[in-house]
Amino acid sequence: MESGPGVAVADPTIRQKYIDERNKRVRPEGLKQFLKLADSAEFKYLDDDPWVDHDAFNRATPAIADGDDVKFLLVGAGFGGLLFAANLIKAGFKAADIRIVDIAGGFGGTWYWNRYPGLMCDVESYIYLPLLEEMGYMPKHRYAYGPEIRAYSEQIAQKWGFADKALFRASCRSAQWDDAAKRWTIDITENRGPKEPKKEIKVTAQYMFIATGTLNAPQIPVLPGFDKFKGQHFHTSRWNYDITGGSDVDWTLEKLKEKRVGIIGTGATAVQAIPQLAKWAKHLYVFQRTPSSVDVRGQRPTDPEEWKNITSTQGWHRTRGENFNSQISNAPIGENIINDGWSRISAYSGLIGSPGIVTPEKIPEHVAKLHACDFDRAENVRARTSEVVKDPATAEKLKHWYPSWCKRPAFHDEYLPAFNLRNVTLVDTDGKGVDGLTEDAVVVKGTSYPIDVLILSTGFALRVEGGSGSPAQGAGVKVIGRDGLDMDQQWLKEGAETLHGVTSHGFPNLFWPGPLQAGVTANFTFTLAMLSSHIAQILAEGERRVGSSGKATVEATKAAQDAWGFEVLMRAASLAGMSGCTPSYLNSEGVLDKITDPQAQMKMARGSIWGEGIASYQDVLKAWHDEGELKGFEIKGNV
Ligand SMILES: NC(=O)C1=CN([C@@H]2O[C@H](COP(=O)(O)OP(=O)(O)OC[C@H]3O[C@@H](n4cnc5c(N)ncnc54)[C@H](OP(=O)(O)O)[C@@H]3O)[C@@H](O)[C@H]2O)C=CC1
Repeated sequence: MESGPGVAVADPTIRQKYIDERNKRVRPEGLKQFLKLADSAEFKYLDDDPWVDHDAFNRATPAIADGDDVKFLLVGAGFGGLLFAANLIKAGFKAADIRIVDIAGGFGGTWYWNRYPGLMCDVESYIYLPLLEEMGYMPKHRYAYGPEIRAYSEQIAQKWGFADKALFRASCRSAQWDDAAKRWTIDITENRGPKEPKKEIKVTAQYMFIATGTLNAPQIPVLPGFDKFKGQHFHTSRWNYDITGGSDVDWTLEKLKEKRVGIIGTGATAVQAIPQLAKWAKHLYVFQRTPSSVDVRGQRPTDPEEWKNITSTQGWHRTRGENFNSQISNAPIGENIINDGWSRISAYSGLIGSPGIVTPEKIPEHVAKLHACDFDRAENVRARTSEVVKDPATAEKLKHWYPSWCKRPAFHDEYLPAFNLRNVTLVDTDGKGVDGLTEDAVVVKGTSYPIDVLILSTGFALRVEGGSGSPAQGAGVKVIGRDGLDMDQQWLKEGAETLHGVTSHGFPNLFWPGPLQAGVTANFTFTLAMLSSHIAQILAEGERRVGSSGKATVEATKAAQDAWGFEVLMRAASLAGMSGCTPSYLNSEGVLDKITDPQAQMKMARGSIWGEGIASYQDVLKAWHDEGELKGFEIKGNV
């Protein structure tokens, strides 16, 4: 029997299957299997915002003008930006001092761009929606749909008084630290739509935040023959309702009634969109490379009585979030109060870490434990697939063969039943992906599947080929710190180097919300809330000490940053189960497994997330705040 790193399940047959299925999927070209979109005219539409009303924006007074000097400049108006702004205000800063820049035409980030039919959040809305206590808001459903989340994002901005402080349609291109002025000089390009030229704006800011999210750049695989395809096509993150019919708030896809539709990809997005497509398409072909694990959703409207109970104690939102984190970190705090599919995946700790420090010699034992705690869940999900999907051959193909931490799990009540419909065909590519396209078909293993519309549910680039993984790279901003230090070059050379995962030495007054070298959980909002509050408190205390002259600088010391890197490194072995995972964006399509040089491995481990789990990370930050010394930061002011 073959052995593989990170594979040690109790059942040797399953263990072998995991290894075999993974090996089918490892592609020598790694990240090169995806297009460089900047070079591709075919996908230029991904740069366009289909939802924006340019004329209305062009008539309005912009929130930022060329030459402005602002106190806080936040790049990103998604949950990261919203939470940064709200937490700055909670910490005593004024909404009037905040400005936000976002390439989108509104608040919401991923919930602004993604408007595909079926869009929802599979993390319970009661913990996922930010600031629920302060907002006094009751989500409509246990799992919120996209339109509600987008509207809620706008409501947050209104309630906290910064709705008119955002410059939308604007991309931040570069930011340079001016050590004499104690300011970031930031170049922004405002896109004023097809009828007007773009506008270049230069602003200065005392503090800058990069909160552009992690999965925001649509990814398209290299598909031989794409240039010959004569049908219509689009990526899920720019859903084209002109082609399908319906709208972002009305998922009546009546234009598909007479159309043969193909969808490539079966990740979390496709799992939500496929049931909607299945309702309308004349025929739907689902092209699958790797099945998602799809467990029960259990969607229901929020019961106001239950809501009263959930919200009866102050601090419930955080407590509920912590309970969720503890369950999926395999360190439950009491009973599982959410008790849904997500919260029962204790083996997700393989990805997000768990309490305790794993020493190198204990790695095999640690990974074996992870597999053991995943095994029943994985078997149950596979058994459910057989129960729901009537055709046994199709059911087999829909079963996932990898541990739960290797790929993001999915939850849906209508996804698997869709494969019982006569107008839906699963085309499994046996881990290889589609061969390519002809002028009217998708080709898999030599068979052509004729289609009129192709939907690319092929995900997002978390890391690009040769990229540094820095916040600057993620945001597409050239960041130059003190003494000309280029953030991307620095991270390429040294790997991730931060204090607490939120700031780096050499880049004063610049912050971001992890995830590298920070604690993370599957509920992104929790992490963003925690980190933005952490940073806001640092700045409030920093200004309390040196005064709000407008010249205060807050910078991590090199020594503190190095010490933090060491602490991260000490905890990285908890994440050893990721080695040998089936390829996905989580392991840069398997590229990370190919790193064998010990120094490079060390750099990667030092730049990983906080392997001891989010609760441990929270404890460390709490103890740090309790000391009240802002240890590791150099605070200067009034110069
Ligand atoms: N909170 C929520 O409810 C939701 C969250 N999300 C977030 O967004 C993330 C991204 O999800 P998603 O948009 O689905 O992207 P994913 O990266 O998860 O999925 C991309 C899909 O495209 C497939 N694919 C890529 N290239 C090819 C090819 N050449 N041939 C065939 N198939 C191919 C992949 O196969 P393979 O697996 O083999 O690589 C995979 O199934 C999620 O992991 C999650 O974090 C998304 C939706 C809902």
